[in-house]
Amino acid sequence: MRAFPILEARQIVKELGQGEGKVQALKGVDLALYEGEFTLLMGPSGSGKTTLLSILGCLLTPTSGTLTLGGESVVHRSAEDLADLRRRHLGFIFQSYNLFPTLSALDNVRLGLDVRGFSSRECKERAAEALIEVGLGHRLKAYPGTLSGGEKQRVAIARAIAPEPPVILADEPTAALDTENGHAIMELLSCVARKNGRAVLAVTHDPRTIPFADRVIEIEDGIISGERKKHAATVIPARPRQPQAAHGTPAPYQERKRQAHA
Ligand SMILES: Nc1ncnc2c1ncn2[C@@H]1O[C@H](COP(=O)(O)OP(=O)(O)OP(=O)(O)O)[C@@H](O)[C@H]1O
Repeated sequence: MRAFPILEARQIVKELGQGEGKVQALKGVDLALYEGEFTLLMGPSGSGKTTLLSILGCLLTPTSGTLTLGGESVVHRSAEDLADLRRRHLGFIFQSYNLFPTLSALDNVRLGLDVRGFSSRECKERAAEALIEVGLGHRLKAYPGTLSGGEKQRVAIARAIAPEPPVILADEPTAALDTENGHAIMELLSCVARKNGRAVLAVTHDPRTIPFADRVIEIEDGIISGERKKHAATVIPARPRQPQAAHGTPAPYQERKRQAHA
């Protein structure tokens, strides 16, 4: 399962602000996401979580360092190229759901497929399938205003998974939910990662979510300070990455997909 990362960031540095207010929000971050894994990114306020998530989501350009997504390099790309990479490789889930209040659950999910060029029939079918997958098959026609917080987040998850991106990035997906709904959403994200080999990364402050994750990556003051794996009792300190031997270089994602389907 861990043959090669779907997303890999190496030595990411990000400076924010200007002049005396300039801050090095990220100070050389290495992070890899693997298919089928649900990873949490945790750290204190101001540690760089949002900045890192924005860079991994191709919404912010690093000051230095490299990022590859599905085997494609993400650095030095035009805004148009980045938008295309996001559409093909990434799904986003937000704390505040970001649903259109005047559209039904089905149409909220359809909209994300429309912009990716799926046919009208395919949009409808895929949207319904995604909503069924998140347990909302009975609420296809419901409007966001009639849904609970947990149901709204399920619609947002359906919208993220419907185009079948290999990577899902979630920003505090349970922050607006009570404990029960928060746990249900974390359980769902864990299933989403396992199904079809997606890589799911969620930023969270909530330690109660840890049991649902395969990996917990800890960030402090712009540096990855540790990684905890499922069932591991102790934090494994982050170590500098060793240069990769040529024979060990992983096949790019698209190439691997082609081989898998050959
Ligand atoms: N536009 C900006 N200009 C200058 N500094 C910034 C800017 N945005 C963020 N920072 C600083 O960069 C650092 C990392 O911020 P970031 O928002 O990534 O942290 P965070 O871990 O997501 O925090 P929180 O959990 O509070 O959302 C902080 O010190 C923050 O003050």
